[in-house]
Amino acid sequence: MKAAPTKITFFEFLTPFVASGKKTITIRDESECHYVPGTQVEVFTLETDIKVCDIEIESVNPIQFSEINEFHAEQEYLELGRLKEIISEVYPNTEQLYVISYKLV
Ligand SMILES: CC(=O)Nc1ccn([C@H]2C[C@H](O)[C@@H](CO)O2)c(=O)n1
Repeated sequence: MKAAPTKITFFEFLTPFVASGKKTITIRDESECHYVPGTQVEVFTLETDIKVCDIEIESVNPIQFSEINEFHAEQEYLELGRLKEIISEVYPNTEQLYVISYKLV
């Protein structure tokens, strides 16, 4: 069996919101849906690979791109339009996504 992942990266501009507890979910594609609830994960900046903080995974739930709403945007600490724009850029033409919720350790 494959070990649970212990590292996650975020765009650098988003990491202050993760480290301050303002951003409590991230929406990723199939390639990053293998985080396991209850496990501790190290957060790094995507661009510079600098460690930011530790989080504990709370849940991983499937979501369709078309289902992303204001509540998700609030938890992402982003405007809904901006969130959908970023997701469309990172995961073009991908409908099946996953909401990963976490808390600061
Ligand atoms: C490698 C990679 O894809 N990194 C990502 C992907 C997404 N995010 C952020 C952008 C939005 O806030 C949410 C939704 O995808 O997650 C990211 O920081 N790094």
